[in-house]
Amino acid sequence: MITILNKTHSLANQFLAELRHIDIQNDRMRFRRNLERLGEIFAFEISKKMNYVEQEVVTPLGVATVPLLEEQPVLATILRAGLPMHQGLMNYFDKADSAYISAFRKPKKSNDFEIKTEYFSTPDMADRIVIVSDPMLATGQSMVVVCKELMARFEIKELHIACVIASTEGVSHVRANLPKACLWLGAVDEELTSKAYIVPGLGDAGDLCFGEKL
Ligand SMILES: O=c1cc[nH]c(=O)[nH]1
Repeated sequence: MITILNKTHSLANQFLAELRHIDIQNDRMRFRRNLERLGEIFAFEISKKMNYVEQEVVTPLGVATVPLLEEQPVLATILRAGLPMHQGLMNYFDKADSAYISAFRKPKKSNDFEIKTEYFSTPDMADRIVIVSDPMLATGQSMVVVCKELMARFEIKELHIACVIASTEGVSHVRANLPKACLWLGAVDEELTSKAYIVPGLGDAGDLCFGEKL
């Protein structure tokens, strides 16, 4: 299953436009907040596909029956660019557990790179619904490596992947390697540069959030 937010007219398009806009994206606080707002929208959209149980809530005037989430998801994110989206997901799934994973591109001798993971801080994810967020799905390699490592450690019940901008190549790679995952995307762009940046994309999401790293 794949859902793409910009296929529908909604405020998500305003937040996406500001993230991309060369004159707006350097306002670091707004950039992070727009990623957070999209994380909130993804949380709301994903919540519509989850299971609910009817519960009674006592009000000052009576008893209301309300459907409430049957179970809390685990919110996993890839450091460091995933943090603002993760905050947005946590704002809505406010009782969820969190997981943090570090992944980076290690250059190879050829003009290529391989994905290395280092840090895994996770709860027990066995039989849990897991939502993995990362703003940019470029080649899709980091996402696939991270999800496969999580799936090797835990029997995950349901896997959701949320990304603000994906490339068509990234989407194909994820669909080929994680065929059961539900994909939640803000927009899908056609092109990737030789250094695996998405075009038109928005640039380097981690740097725009937190500044250039060495
Ligand atoms: O375009 C891209 C691709 C990967 N990561 C980014 O931050 N931007």
